[in-house]
Amino acid sequence: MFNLESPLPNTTTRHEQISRVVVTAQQMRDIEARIFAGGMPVAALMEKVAGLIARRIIELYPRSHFPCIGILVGPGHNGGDALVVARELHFQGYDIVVCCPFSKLKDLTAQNAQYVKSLGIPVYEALEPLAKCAVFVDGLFGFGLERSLASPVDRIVDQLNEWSQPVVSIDLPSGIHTDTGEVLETAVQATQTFCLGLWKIGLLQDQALDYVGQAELIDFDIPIADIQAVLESPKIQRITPQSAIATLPLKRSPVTHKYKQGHLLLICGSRRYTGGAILTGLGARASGVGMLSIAVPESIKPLLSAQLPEALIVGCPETASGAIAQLQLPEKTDLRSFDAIACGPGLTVDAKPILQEVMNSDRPLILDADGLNILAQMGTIPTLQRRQAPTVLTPHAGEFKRLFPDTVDPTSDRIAAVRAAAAQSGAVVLLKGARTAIADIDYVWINPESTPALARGGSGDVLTGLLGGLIAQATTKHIPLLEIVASAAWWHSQAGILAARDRTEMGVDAFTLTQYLISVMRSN
Ligand SMILES: NC(=O)C1=CN([C@@H]2O[C@H](COP(=O)(O)OP(=O)(O)OC[C@H]3O[C@@H](n4cnc5c(N)ncnc54)[C@H](O)[C@@H]3O)[C@@H](O)[C@H]2O)[C@@H](O)CC1
Ligand SMILES: Nc1ncnc2c1ncn2[C@@H]1O[C@H](COP(=O)(O)OP(=O)(O)O)[C@@H](O)[C@H]1O
Ligand SMILES: [K+]
Repeated sequence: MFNLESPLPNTTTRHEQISRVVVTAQQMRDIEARIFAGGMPVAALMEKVAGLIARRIIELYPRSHFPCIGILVGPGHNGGDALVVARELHFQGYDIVVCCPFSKLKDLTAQNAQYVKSLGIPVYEALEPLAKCAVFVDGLFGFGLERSLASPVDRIVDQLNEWSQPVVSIDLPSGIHTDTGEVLETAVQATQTFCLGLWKIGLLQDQALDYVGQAELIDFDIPIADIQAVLESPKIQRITPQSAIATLPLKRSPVTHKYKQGHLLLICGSRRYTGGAILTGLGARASGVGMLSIAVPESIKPLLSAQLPEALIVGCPETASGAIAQLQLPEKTDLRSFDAIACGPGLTVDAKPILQEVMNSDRPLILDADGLNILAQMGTIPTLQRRQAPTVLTPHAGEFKRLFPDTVDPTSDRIAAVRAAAAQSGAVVLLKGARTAIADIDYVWINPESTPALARGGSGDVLTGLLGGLIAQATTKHIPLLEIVASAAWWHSQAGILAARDRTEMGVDAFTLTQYLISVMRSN
C-alpha cells in the first residue's frame, strides 16, 4: 500500500492495510475533506457509519437483555452519528432515551435531533432521566473536541462515570484529546470504543487506556487513495500480527550452522541481581539464536550454568560490590566475535567501565536497565554520537526521563517523546509501557495489544534477551532493525496475553512468561 522503505511484503487485504494506519485529528479531517470533495454526501456517510455502529450494538447488547439504551448527544457530527444510532435502535424495538445538553447544534445534527423528537423519542438536557438505561452510547464529542468539557457536560460525564452500566463511545471517549490521549479534565470511561474509519493516535497512548475500554475499528470504506494522498509515506503505524509475522519466525536454511544463526553476547547480572541475568538468558533462548554467550560476575557463573546449560557462561572478575569489573572473554574472542550485544539487566551502575567498552564496539548494541542508567550518567546524546554501529535503547518512562531529560515528557505524549528521542540520538528507541512505542529517525511502530499481567518485575529482562537474540539473527539475515524490534515487542506481549489467558493476570511471573514465548510462534 504505502511506499515504505521496508522489507515487509505488500500487504494484501484491505483490513490489514487499514488496521496499520494511525492518524492525527488533522489528518483525519484532511482525509474526510477529500471524501466529501469527491462527492460523498455528508449525510449519507453519517447514515452508513451509524448503521455499522447500531449493528455492533445489537450484537453486543441484545434487546432481550438490554431493553433500554441511553444516548448522549453532542453538538457536532459525533452527536449526529449518535442520533442516527438512536433512531435505528428505536426501529429495532429498543426503548431509547436521549440526553443532549446543548442548545446549538451543527445543521445535520439539528436535523437528526428534530426527526428523533418527531418519532416520540424523549430528549432531555439532563442525565438523570436516563438513570434506568441498561447501556449508554457516548456521542458527545469525537475527533473535533478542542478544549476541556465545560459545565454542564463535565458534570454529566462525571455522573455517567459513577454509574455502573456499560458505555459505548463513538470514535473516542468524549473528553480525550485525539492526538495525545490526554484526559481534558474529565472524560467518559467507556466499556467499548468504536473508532471510526481509521485509528486515532490518542487511542494508542497509555494515558487514554483507562477510558478507552475495548477498542475496535469500524471500517466505513475510506478509499485507500485518499489515505495515501494525506499520509504519503506513513510515519506512524500499528503493529499487526501480519506485520510482526512478516519477520517472525526467522526462517532457516536447511544447510545452516549455529554461527550462521547469530551469536549473541549478553552482559548482565551482579551478585545482587542474579535473577535478571537468568531471565534475560531465557528470553534469548526463546529467540532461537544460534549461539548464546552470557558474561556475568564470576561468583554467579554456577547459577547461570545450571539454568542455561546450552549457553557459554563467561565468568568475569568482579568489584567488591559484586558487579562485573571487566569483561574477560575467552581466548581468541573479542567483541567482534558477536553479531549483537545486549547489556544491562541486573548490572548495577558499578559496571560503568563495561559500558564504555561495549559502546566502543562496532556491533549492534541493545541497552536496557542499568545499561541505560550508566548511559544517562555518561551523557546520552554525545556518547551515542560516537558510536559506529546501531544502538537500541529499551527504557520505561522513568529511564527515558533520565536518558532524555530535555525532550517531550513521555507522560504527556509518549509517541511524540519516542520520536523526538530517536531523532536526537539516532538510536532505535523502544519506550516500554502498556502500548509500547518503537521509533527510529523516520518511523514509529506502536504495539496495540498487551496485558497488564506484564507489569511485573523481570518481564522487561525477558524482552531484552528476546530482542538481543532476534537482532543477532536479523543481522545475519539483513532484516532492518526497526522491524525486528517491533516484532520482538509484539511477540513479548502476545506471550503475556497467552499466559494471562491460561493463568489469569496474576499468574504471569517473568519465568512463566519465558515459557509462553514459543507458544506464540506455534499459534500464529
Ligand atoms: N458525519 C459524517 O459524515 C461523519 C462523521 N463522523 C463523526 O463526526 C465526528 C467529528 O465531527 P465534528 O467535527 O463535528 O466534531 P465533534 O462531533 O467532536 O464536535 C465538535 C464540535 O463541538 C465544538 N466543540 C469542541 N470542543 C468543545 C467543547 N469542549 N465544548 C463545547 N463544544 C466544543 C466544536 O466547535 C465543534 O462544533 C467524528 O468523531 C465522528 O463521530 C466521522 O467519523 C465519519 C463521517
Ligand atoms: N500495564 C501494562 N500493560 C502491558 N505491558 C506492560 C504494562 N506495564 C509494563 N508492561 C511491559 O512489561 C515490561 C516491563 O519492563 P521493565 O519496566 O523494564 O521491568 P523489569 O525491569 O522489572 O523487567 C515492558 O515490556 C512493558 O512494556
Ligand atoms: K464520543
